[in-house]
Amino acid sequence: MIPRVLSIAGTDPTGGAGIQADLKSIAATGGYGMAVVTALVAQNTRGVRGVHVPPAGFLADQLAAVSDDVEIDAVKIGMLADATVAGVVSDWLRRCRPPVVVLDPVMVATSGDRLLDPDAERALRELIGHADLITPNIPELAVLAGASPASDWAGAVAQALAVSRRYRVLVLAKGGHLAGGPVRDALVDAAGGQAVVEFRGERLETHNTHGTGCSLSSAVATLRVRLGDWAPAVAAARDWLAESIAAGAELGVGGGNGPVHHLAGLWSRGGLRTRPRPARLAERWWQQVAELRRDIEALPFVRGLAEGDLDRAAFEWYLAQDSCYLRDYSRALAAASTLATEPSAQRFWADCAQGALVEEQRLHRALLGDRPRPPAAPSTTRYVDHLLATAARGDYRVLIAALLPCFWLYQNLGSRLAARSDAAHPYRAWLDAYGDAEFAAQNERAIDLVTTAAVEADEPTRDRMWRAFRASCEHEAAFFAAPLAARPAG
Ligand SMILES: Nc1ncnc2c1ncn2[C@@H]1O[C@H](COP(=O)(O)OP(=O)(O)O)[C@@H](O)[C@H]1O
Ligand SMILES: Cc1ncc(COP(=O)(O)OP(=O)(O)O)c(N)n1
Repeated sequence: MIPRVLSIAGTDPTGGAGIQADLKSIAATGGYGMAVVTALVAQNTRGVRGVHVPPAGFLADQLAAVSDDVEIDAVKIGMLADATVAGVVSDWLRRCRPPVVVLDPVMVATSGDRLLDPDAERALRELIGHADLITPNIPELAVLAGASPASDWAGAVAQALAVSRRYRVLVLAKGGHLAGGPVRDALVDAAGGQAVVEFRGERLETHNTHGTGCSLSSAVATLRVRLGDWAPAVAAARDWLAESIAAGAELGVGGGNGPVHHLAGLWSRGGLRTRPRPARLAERWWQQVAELRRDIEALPFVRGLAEGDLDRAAFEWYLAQDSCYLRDYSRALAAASTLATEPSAQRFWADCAQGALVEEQRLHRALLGDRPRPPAAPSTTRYVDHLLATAARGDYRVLIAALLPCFWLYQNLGSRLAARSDAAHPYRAWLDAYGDAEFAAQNERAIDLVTTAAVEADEPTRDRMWRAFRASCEHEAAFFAAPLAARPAG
């Protein structure tokens, strides 16, 4: 289940803090983000220039628009601007209380600019009564504790215990503002026997800490839904945030305290390329061998087949090579069946292996009777060596990509030549075999198996699959060229 997480917060047009940071954090930690704007803030990485608070009725309309339609799994509340805004949010929470409510009691930005009227603190205290978790930084903790900012970690934890006791709420005290040493945060629950769970991490030397509080609280809200408990949610959110802070400088955004790179980990692990759909990948591969296909169709052997004036001896030489080829092709198909993990694919490749052997015996009997098998021509040997070597390497996906051209090119060529030929065509039986509906269905299935495996594979594997497919197409071209190019005289 994907948590549906609503951020109720102010804006940051430079995208590092506020609702913009919340949406990125929610997405980065596995949730679906929604946003109700409390205040429009003209700010950048250097500071706040102005705040515009839309009419309270419109805030209520935004909240109702979301909750009337969407089941909300978690709420993160950030900048509230003034007492009226805090009151509207309290009223809404009284009516519609999502299962997880995280309140970041935003009062002052790191730049020193106020983001909450001093006279709104009473309304904020009321709002805390609706929250499961609050996430104050050192100055905010001090305001809630009615004390001066703690100068060390022990003092911060003591204040967090007092706040937790007073408001009967779980507190995540954040130590980012304390100078030096590791950064420490603590989950403090005065109700649970004064439980304190401490989290420590390396303090990163960086100016990219704008919006860290916003980002952490929305990540915790999302991960609390996903992981089912607060301590694992905070631990996972901190790991993600540390990775994002560390990559913040790469963004080159702003001349003040820059933003964190919310998606750094995802981009580096998942890449930025969209995974193609199987049908799109089939189109692309087919297109990428268009020139080779044109070369094959221009070969004298194929033109002779099309026109029906191909020299009989050349055709029989070709069929004898086909018989040699099919014997080993069948072995490679059987290897694909052995390597397949899915039963229907295993059966498909086994059926094809058996079909290739039956065809090989039919050709052999029809052409050669009891005479000894002709030696394989170099073009035949090279093609089967490629298939058998690919099979020996044991990667199912690469092997089936190598096997595909023998379905796809033949079915395409055979069906088009069969459609053009009449009943008197001398090679009609051969054309019918490759142009029939059963072979067309086999070809479709083979394309589907290969392209589905390719889109599910990682990029290097997909690339190896493509190269194996392309190599087999080249072998097909050489195979079709051989009867008239390299056939021994007589
Ligand atoms: N330099 C830093 N290196 C690593 N983590 C940091 C750093 N600065 C802040 N954090 C982490 O970012 C989160 C927000 O911290 P803090 O700065 O205390 O709050 P706020 O952004 O609300 O002022 C906390 O988890 C804190 O530990
Ligand atoms: C609209 C808005 N909300 C909150 C903040 C404060 O963000 P925070 O995560 O505490 O980080 P700093 O901006 O203080 O570094 C904000 N600036 N704007």
